[in-house]
Amino acid sequence: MRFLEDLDPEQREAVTYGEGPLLVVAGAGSGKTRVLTYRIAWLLASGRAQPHNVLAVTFTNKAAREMAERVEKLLHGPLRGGFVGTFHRFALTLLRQYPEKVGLPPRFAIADEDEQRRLVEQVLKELGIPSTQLSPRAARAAISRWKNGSSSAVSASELVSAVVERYQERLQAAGAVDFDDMLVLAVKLLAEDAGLRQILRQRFTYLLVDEFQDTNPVQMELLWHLAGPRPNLTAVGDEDQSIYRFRGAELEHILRFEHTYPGAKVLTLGNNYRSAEPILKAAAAVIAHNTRRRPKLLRSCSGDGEPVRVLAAADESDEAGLVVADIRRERAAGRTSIAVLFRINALSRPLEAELVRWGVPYRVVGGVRFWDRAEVRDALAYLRLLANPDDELAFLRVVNVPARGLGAVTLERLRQAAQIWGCSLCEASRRLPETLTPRAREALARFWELLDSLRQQAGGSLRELVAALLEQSGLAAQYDTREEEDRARLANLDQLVNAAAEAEQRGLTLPSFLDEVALLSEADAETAPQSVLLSTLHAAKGLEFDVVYLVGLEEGLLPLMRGEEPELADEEEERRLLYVGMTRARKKLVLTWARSRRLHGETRTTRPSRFLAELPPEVRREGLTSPSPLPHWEPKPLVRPRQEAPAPEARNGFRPGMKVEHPTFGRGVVLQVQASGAQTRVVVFFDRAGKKTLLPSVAPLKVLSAPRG
Ligand SMILES: Nc1ncnc2c1ncn2[C@@H]1O[C@H](COP(=O)(O)OP(=O)(O)OP(=O)(O)O)[C@@H](O)[C@H]1O
Ligand SMILES: [Mg+2]
Repeated sequence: MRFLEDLDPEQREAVTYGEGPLLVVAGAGSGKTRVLTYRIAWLLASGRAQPHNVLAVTFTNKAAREMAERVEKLLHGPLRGGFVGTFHRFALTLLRQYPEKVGLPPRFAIADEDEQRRLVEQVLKELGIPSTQLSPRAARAAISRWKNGSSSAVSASELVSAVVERYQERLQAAGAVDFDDMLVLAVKLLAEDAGLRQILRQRFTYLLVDEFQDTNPVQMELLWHLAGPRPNLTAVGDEDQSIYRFRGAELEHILRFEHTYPGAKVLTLGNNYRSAEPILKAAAAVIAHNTRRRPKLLRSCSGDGEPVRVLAAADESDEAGLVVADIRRERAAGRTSIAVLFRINALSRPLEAELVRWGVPYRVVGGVRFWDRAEVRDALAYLRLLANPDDELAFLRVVNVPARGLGAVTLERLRQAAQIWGCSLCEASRRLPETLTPRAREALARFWELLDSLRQQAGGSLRELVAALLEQSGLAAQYDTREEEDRARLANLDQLVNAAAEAEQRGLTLPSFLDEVALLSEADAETAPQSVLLSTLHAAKGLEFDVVYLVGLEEGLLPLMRGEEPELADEEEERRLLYVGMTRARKKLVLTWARSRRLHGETRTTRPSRFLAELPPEVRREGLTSPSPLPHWEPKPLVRPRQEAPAPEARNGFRPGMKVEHPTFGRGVVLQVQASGAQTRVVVFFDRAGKKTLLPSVAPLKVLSAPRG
């Protein structure tokens, strides 16, 4: 097994460890994920396991794909039959096999974020709970905590219990599960069915879990049922990187591993292969302030590198300017593996505006993803109805998209009919109750006819089915090719056809394609190499980049405060988030903060994060010494934003690159000036509101500054 030579002695010991529970706790970048990958390869190559004996759990689908690919490379062959995926994917696979055992309909639906939100709002309304008492957001969080069995939620208030109960009833009536249910029901399935447990234990003789520090109690229970008390379970993790407490992750699972699995072997890895020495030293100095951890030392194996820098900016747009100017220098020098990380999504706006302004390609993780866009969700809801005509949530989403005059009154009458007939809402709508207006009955009849006729085509190609759907449903025709925003929507629908074609090539059917889409998690980055990645700290876990910028290092943002001062446990979690962010960097790390920041429509004077004071003295501190912004180097745009054909010069006084201000949307940058007849339209990217197309003759736009040069 030549591949064992790619490992250091500590890693090799972990990879070739024999039977029984094994925990590898080690710092960031020490090769934990590599150990897991090589261990799978070693188990297979040494004949200890067949592919179908392996169950490996990772945090994202992307990580799973990478792991499977690497194992196949090491073994020079395909890994057929083994399971490498997320906890959710595993749970869903089980539920799809045995839905009836947990009381689910054969083709149960998966409620997406949007549908969960709508359900919660409906439940709060039904129970007459005003949002001042329990906001929809808080209710959803409470439901999730309750389902995930986190200890803090066990004593949920009566109010929350009532909401949870009603929400669950509604979900069940709609024949759907939400994301949390997948795990909870899989646990229920295994807990109640000893025979199935037996079968699975005989099949999966080796279990491997990455990012073990972020397992929640439900996932621990799933492992327990799958593996029994003395399993061949290999868990790798780092308690310093536990950052999902809000989803029920418990540090105890890693800190008490030997307790849960008596006789477990605990190994550690001491070399860091990712980060240059100054980065590692700075990260270690910060995390040393946490108390709930096993102290560890990491030796850097990647040489000296540049010193870590802290930059102070005047405000958020100055900060974005500094960061993007530096990014452009790095890209000019040939570095393309670059990420900008932040605590909350709202911080990405000014950065996006600045990247757009200079024509730097970027992608956003954890923002509005392709699969969450409304037009894509609409098309998917149609597909779900094709796969399962009783998918009530999908029905409610698209019965009136495009508009067919089927409004709230029709739906209310359908609900009544369903109740009288004792059937599902979808079924009632197919029976066309007499209580509806003739127009509504006609529209509903045509709706189901359309689905029937599409279903006839469902046997054939997935790609053609999606294309036919977009055409015949009128989904595509809703959009006007002359409108910028509509063109983007149409492009997304085209993308969906491409995705279907690609899925078809991989042998997926309509139901498995829909499952796949439902499982894509927010942490799964859309891949576009060479572009700058903008991501929350949470979604950056496990990844690495040559250059990393951490922005918004201010009190209130990191540590994040919602209202009152955080208690100590939260401060430690926030420090771990910073540690995760810092340790993503291979060669260069820059931390920034702004003296004032406009956020959620309010401008505030800020203080630097308390964590900055924990950095070692050799970290370089630069930037403002006086409150007034110093002029800084500002490059000329290399790539000018896209322009319409005839003239780049001023039209109505507007030019691409200009900074403008709008009374409602705030500040922004002109991307494009379009002239059609006497009308001039200006496309502006606003810091807060995103991209808008405006008519300057109607919308008052104030010019703040023109681009230099
Ligand atoms: N023995 C080794 N020789 C050379 N490179 C290595 C070795 N071990 C790991 N690496 C490299 O170091 C980097 C970090 O490894 P890996 O991602 O497995 O670390 P990790 O412990 O999982 O990190 P994290 O805690 O961030 O998840 C990767 O680029 C990996 O390929
Ligand atoms: Mg890892």
